[in-house]
Amino acid sequence: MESKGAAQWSSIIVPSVQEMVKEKMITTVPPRYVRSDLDKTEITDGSGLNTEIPIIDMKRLCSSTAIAMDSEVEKLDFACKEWGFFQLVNHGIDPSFLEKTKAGIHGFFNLPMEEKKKLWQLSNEIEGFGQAFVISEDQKLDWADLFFLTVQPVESRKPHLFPKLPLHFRDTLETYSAEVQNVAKILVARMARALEIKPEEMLKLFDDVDSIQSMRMNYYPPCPQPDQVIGLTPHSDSVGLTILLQVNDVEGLQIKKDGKWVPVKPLPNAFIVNIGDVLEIVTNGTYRSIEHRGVVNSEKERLSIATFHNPGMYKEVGPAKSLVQRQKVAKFKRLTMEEYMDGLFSRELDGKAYLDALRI
Ligand SMILES: O=C(O)CCC(=O)C(=O)O
Ligand SMILES: [Fe+2]
Repeated sequence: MESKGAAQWSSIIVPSVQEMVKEKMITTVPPRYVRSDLDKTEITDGSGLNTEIPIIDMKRLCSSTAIAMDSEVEKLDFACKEWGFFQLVNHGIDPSFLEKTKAGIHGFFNLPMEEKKKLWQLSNEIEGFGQAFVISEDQKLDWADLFFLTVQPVESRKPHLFPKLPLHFRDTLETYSAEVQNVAKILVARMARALEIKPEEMLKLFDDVDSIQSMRMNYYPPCPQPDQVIGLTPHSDSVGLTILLQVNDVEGLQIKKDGKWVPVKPLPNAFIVNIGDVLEIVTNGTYRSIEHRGVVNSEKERLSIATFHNPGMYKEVGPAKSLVQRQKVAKFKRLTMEEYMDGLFSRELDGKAYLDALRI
């Protein structure tokens, strides 16, 4: 990561929304957060449309019986093609450990401000407490704070961040990182099986010593005018695979399905998994990275943790060659992850615009 490009990945430092809400009795939203540009409508259960994202059973994906495994792989394949999102159940991670992780994240955002300031983003970095993709002073802002950090490979951890986390929380994140990485590797291997991509082509990207795992913890404070703001701007994840955990029981994630915003209703202890832009590229557009957003609540705070899985910084990313041979046409350009990231962080977050720019 120590390249010329890496130094340029940054986001303008913005105020903490959590602090703003805590300190002042805010009754109206400051203009910089008002999003009259966004479509706030969402579809509801009575719409007649299918609003439930598919549910995938990890135990069946790992079954020693080929019939059980393949029928679940088929469901996974359908979910990735049609929805780009699914809920993962029976993932094998101990529910009491997940509760500990959630409590740790909650406590972390509630640390005293003087402690949090030590972990704040620097002006030339994207890691730490702060925001992402803020590239101009007059850009509208999300009603949220985040904490972003690279966890794997170990050498890419920032010396001023990971070692400075509260010890018990660091240990929890270390275990969470390993458990989630293992889930990601299995999912990617099953996707390769479904698409008949040579396993080594996928493993080289997501199960190698240089594969990157990062975490984005999101804190959405309550908002007096929730309809005026957005917690998280509509975006597709610019990564390979995202494994999302809802940290408390407040809903707010919505995904774009057939042009409409559909609320996701997380099952207890399930992960919400989604295909990112890098996997859309690798699968030559067969699997789709779907736009999603976060809305906020007038009374309750909302928290989530997204764990992102990406190929190593110097790996070349492009449509899998074994797939292109069969499909006869490559739909995306090939580029290194570093080139990809340079392009990503020089833009505002804008739906799937960056992925579109990489289309051939
Ligand atoms: O808060 C959520 O549920 C969604 C988070 C998300 O989409 C992200 O961090 O990329
Ligand atoms: Fe996301």
